[in-house]
Amino acid sequence: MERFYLIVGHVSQLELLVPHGVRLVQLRIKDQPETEVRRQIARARDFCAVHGAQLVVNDYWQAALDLNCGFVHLGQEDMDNADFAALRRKGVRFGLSTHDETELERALSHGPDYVALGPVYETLLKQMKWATQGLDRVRRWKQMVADTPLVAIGGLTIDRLPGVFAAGADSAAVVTDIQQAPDPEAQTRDWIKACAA
Ligand SMILES: Cc1ncc(COP(=O)(O)OP(=O)(O)O)c(N)n1
Ligand SMILES: Cc1nc(C(=O)O)sc1CCOP(=O)(O)O
Ligand SMILES: [Mg+2]
Repeated sequence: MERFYLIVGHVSQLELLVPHGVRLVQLRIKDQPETEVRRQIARARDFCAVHGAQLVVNDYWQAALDLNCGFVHLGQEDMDNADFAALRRKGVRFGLSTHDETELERALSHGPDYVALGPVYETLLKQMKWATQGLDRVRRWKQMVADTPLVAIGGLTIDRLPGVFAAGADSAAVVTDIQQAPDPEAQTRDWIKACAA
């Protein structure tokens, strides 16, 4: 699995950052009408195809199916009404969020293409009911998921990457440390270098 996993909130950010060498990018749109969501997903799909990046559509699994996207990310609530059989029929891969062992058991029962664990560190992006997981929990998750790739998410920065990978994460997902950087394009390049090290 790609070690660097970029998450963006708008297709324009994806178009700005993917050309710097991003190979795995999630489009995580919130609070937009469905027509706008679908417009952005279609644009992101085409842009990623040209640039050799894998697009992951967050939440909108039906739109991903309709628009022939190959990968979705679902949280525990998203999973409640997701049609996993339809995703499988169309060969759409999926990653699933987990925050505790009950959620992990549920996620693994679906045979996901990756499991995400968060928030590893405190995140500024959204209110979370979960305490920070810490690196011991990343280690434990890696033992439990075995061959399923593990994505670490939440409060990640370049300085934190060596610890996260050493603890067993296969991939590091990030929003704020790139979005809020003075130069997001340079920060993306630095993340790519740090993830390759
Ligand atoms: C890689 C990755 N991990 C976790 C999440 C969070 O998904 P979810 O819990 O559904 O929350 P929202 O992102 O939808 O607010 C994610 N998007 N990506
Ligand atoms: C979207 C999301 N989901 C999380 C989870 O734990 O499931 S943490 C998170 C936010 C990640 O953003 P940042 O890199 O800005 O902390
Ligand atoms: Mg979600």
